[in-house]
Formats: sequence, structure tokens, C-alpha cells
Amino acid sequence: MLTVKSLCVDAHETRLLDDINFNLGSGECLCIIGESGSGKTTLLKSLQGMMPMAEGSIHHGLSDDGVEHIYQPGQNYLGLPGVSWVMQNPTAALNPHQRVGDAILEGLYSARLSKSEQQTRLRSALQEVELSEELITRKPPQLSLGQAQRVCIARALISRPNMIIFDEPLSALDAVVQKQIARVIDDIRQAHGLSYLFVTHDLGFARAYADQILLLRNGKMEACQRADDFFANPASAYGAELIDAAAILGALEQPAELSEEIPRLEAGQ
Ligand SMILES: Nc1ncnc2c1ncn2[C@@H]1O[C@H](COP(=O)(O)OP(=O)(O)OP(=O)(O)O)[C@@H](O)[C@H]1O
Repeated sequence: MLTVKSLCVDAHETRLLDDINFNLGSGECLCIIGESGSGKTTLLKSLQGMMPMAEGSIHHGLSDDGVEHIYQPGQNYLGLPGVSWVMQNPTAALNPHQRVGDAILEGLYSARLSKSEQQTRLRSALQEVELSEELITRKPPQLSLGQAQRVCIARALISRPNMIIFDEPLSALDAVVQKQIARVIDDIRQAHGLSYLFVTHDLGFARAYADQILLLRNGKMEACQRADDFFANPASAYGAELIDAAAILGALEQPAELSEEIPRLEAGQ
């Protein structure tokens, strides 16, 4: 559904991304990993139209119309249609003065729906992220960080996107809440056949949930592999180093029975 070919991005005459290639299939999760400064956010920004392409092309097929849209340098590119975003810091992503229900409904900005359909969508989005309806009248300062991130995910989901792009959505959360929300995120993908582009530093998450791994270093692709291949036989020595380091830290020990171990909380944490 999304193919990126030979993508290059420049800023101030410096090449920030060089020859990036990947293909994200419908319903797949591609995790983008790499050390700080490797170009992960720059890649997301270029897909969002916030940083122009210098070279290459972005091919995007929408499941609704079945037509492939091709974006190339020089076009007035405003980002991928039908794609929602969830950012790293839920506190910064939410207006502290806006009620939770209104914040989630903001995700419907371009849809013309009746009030009753909006309320149906709102209730359904709250259920998907396992948040109690009682929270809709609260404001973000009255939420835990985990609840606030669930609100952001509900806001991304309510427009019924084809794809969600996540920029380190778990990194502001503690370990238990990370696992709860990781499971919610994966449940949503499976329920709706959504495609995910997921930036993370967490190799444990990538191993548990990714179909593909894109490893960046200094703006270049070190590896782009099926996740099982990457963890068994990484295509780069740097990838092998990262996997070894994560293994030493115990970060790859993801229990297969994750969903049984992590309690589902009625109101979400
Ligand atoms: N607008 C810009 N102009 C010049 N350089 C930039 C610009 N945006 C990013 N960079 C540089 O590009 C490189 C990649 O930055 P980027 O934010 O994409 O890294 P990252 O992998 O997302 O890092 P982190 O994991 O810390 O968020 C960095 O060296 C950064 O300083």
C-alpha cells in the first residue's frame, strides 16, 4: 500500500536521507529503528510533506479507490491521504483546555457526519483503546500519561484511516503501561487490517509486533528485512550489534503469552 523508492531528503545543502527504499503491505507493521540522529523522524516528516523530497518517489495505494498515487519531487505534496499520526508525547499532542471527547472528535475534521454518527464513532474509538466513557468530560491534565496516549490513539482511529504512523508512542510511558498500550495498538491493527509505520528504539516491541524492520544509520538504510530474518540473520554488522546489545539487556525477552500477562483495565491506565 506504500512504496518508497530511492527517497532522498536534503536540508541546508546537507543530505539527511539517502536512497531509502521500502514497501509496506496492507495490514503490515514496519518498524523503523536506528540510533538518535539516524533520520527516523526526518523520514516521517518527508512522508507527511513537512520536508520536501530531493529525489525518489512515494507510491501510495488507497484501499478505498484502489488507485496508486505517485508523489515526486517538485509536486505540491501535503502528505499521505487516509493516514493518521500518533506522536511521542501525548501531553504535548493534546490541548490541555479541551475535553477528551472533543479532542478525539477532532480526528474527524474532514468527515461530514451527523452528530449521532459522530457520537457512535466516539464510543467505538473509546472501546477500541479500552478507555471508559466517563473520561470524555475530563481534560488532559486530569489523565495519566497512558490514558492521554490512548486518547491520541482514539483520535487517530476515529477517522477510520488505512494507515497509522507512530513516532515513538510508547517512550514516554512506564514499562507496564507500555506493554498494555503496545497490545492495544496491535489488537487494533489486527481488528482493522491497518498498516503501521512505527518508529521505535524498543527492539523488544519490534521483535514482538513488526512484520518488517527498516534500520537507519546516518540517514542511510543499513537493512530492510522481514522481522524474523532481521533478528535471525541481520543484513548488517551494525544490526547484529544492536540485537546483541538488546539481548544482553534482556530487551528481547518478549513473552509469547503477552496478552495473558498484561491485565486489561476497565478505564485504561
Ligand atoms: N531541518 C533540518 N535542518 C538540518 N538538519 C536537520 C533538520 N532536521 C533534522 N536534521 C538533522 O538530521 C539528522 C536526523 O535527525 P532526525 O530527527 O531525523 O533523527 P532521529 O533518528 O529521529 O533521532 P531521534 O531518535 O533522536 O529522534 C540529525 O543530525 C538532525 O540534526
